[in-house]
Amino acid sequence: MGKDLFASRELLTSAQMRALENHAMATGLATGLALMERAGAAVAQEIRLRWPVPGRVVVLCGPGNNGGDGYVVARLLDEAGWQVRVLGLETAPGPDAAEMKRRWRERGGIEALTVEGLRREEADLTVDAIFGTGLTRPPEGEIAALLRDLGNAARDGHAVSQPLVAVDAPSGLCLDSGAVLGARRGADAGAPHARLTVTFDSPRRGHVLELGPALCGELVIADIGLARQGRVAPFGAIAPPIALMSGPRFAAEQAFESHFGHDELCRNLLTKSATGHKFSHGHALILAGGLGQGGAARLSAKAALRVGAGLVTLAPPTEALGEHALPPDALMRRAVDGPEDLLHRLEDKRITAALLGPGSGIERAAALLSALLETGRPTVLDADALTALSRRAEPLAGLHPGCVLTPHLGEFARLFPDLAEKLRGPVLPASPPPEDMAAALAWHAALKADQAALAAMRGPLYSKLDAVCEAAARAGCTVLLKGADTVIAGPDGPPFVQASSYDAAAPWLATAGSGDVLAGIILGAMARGSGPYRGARIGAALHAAAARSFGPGLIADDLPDTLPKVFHTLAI
Ligand SMILES: NC(=O)C1=CN([C@@H]2O[C@H](COP(=O)(O)OP(=O)(O)OC[C@H]3O[C@@H](n4cnc5c(N)ncnc54)[C@H](OP(=O)(O)O)[C@@H]3O)[C@@H](O)[C@H]2O)[C@@H](O)CC1
Ligand SMILES: [K+]
Repeated sequence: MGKDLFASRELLTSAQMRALENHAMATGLATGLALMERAGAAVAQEIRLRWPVPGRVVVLCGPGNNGGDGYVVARLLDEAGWQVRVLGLETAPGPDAAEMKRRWRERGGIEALTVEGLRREEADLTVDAIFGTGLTRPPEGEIAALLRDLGNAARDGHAVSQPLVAVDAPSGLCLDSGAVLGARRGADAGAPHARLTVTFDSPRRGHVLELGPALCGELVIADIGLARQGRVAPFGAIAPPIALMSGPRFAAEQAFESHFGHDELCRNLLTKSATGHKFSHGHALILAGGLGQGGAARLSAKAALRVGAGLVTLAPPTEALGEHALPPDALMRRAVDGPEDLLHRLEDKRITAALLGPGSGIERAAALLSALLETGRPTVLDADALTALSRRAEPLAGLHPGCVLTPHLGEFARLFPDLAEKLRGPVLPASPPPEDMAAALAWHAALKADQAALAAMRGPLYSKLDAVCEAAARAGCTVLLKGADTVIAGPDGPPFVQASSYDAAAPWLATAGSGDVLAGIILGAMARGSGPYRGARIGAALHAAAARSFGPGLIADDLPDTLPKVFHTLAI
């Protein structure tokens, strides 16, 4: 963690990756053949690091350059003393892969790429070099059967039980979205689960979103010598813009900062001016709810205090003031009973940010929303405030660039139903068919109807990142979509993924009150002047880091109290 908490790196689309490779070749930086050799060598090296004793490996080579990498892996492992079988296709690949195939043929044969071939002999390791970034449609026929076989093997120990190493990606994974091409959205049937995935130069969106982390296993990002200087140029008109990502496993590998530096963020978070007073560090206002709803707002408040807001005021309706008198004692309490009262309170310009939603109750949130937005104050809208927003005739009316929306997927779907629908993609029937006759008939009918949807499911698929970018553009403010793959987009910075899905602590964040703490951290950072986009990124990073630092057994109450420990590791 430490100094790398806020380091980020590029997160590319497949098209951007191709543009980068083409640019490197066009400018004479490297030939395609050299890049392929480096890619294959990187995979072979990672294999040899993890399995130092040569064993039996079966390398599955597809029709394109991913297959070309596979032939390199086969040759290099053969040279290193491994017993190598290669399963490949008759089809003629492009010139680079053809050359690698020819070089392999000088050492060994190529059997047909079939399920039967895969099962013929036992191996200690399988290398999946069938499809990489060139996959644009769901695999069919024998290859689809083979991928299903590998997928099943990883799940229930049948068929093939050896560990699998994926070249660039587990075949079938859409590298633009993290979905499996041709499967029901969110379902991983039909794609192999790798123990290790070695990708090249930069992670792609599909490596960190949705099913990517579960299918990739350990993700290694190997440098194959693509130019880093001025690399934005070759992307030219390719939309969308470059995204950034961070996560415990990747930040340290190659910090790439384009918008703000790690040190700058840390300094702002950790230091307080010696000559300042509490108001110099901002005053955060939390619009708490009525009786019986106190806990959520107090969790947010504690987080806002821990992140360094000079003052945090909890503002429930008068009737609930007594209940909100519970700790933390560092809090101020002031009743806010309705919109007029709120407008009056916000005449105090020292209040630098506000939060509405956690435990506020939907009705109260609805009553206060317009007044709060009208003031233009930096504002975090979470939980009940998001539901209240979505129930308005014009849900996004009045939102301004100083706002941060922090929905989970359900709240996101209520606010942006069409984007959520696009994200779900075609809905396919679950498999296998039910045993009951009537249900089985219905299942088959549904499958037939869904053939068109299946055919339409071609990559690049619409991703969470696309959805959040569209949502932020539409709302005119920062949107943070919560998940193990938290996505942030907004007017003030590049789209961003907090890839906690590779972090064993991430599932512990799926606990009651965790979102209230996240909203509180963002509020605290914004009260201190971070701005909405930075506030959201600081919040996502600290939230994940606190969970990681605390470890298993975490409950939401622990998160704010773990922040000082996280700050210790950030000392600059
Ligand atoms: N470029 C470089 O410099 C470097 C690239 N590198 C490596 O190259 C990989 C990308 O290579 P790639 O573009 O050839 O794509 P790849 O993933 O091998 O598959 C494309 C082939 O599959 C076919 N195909 C697609 N879908 C299909 C389906 N459903 N069912 C059947 N076929 C299907 C498609 O055919 P088509 O769509 O034209 O019919 C095409 O023949 C990348 O992941 C990395 O590993 C590294 O060596 C570093 C240097
Ligand atoms: K692959």
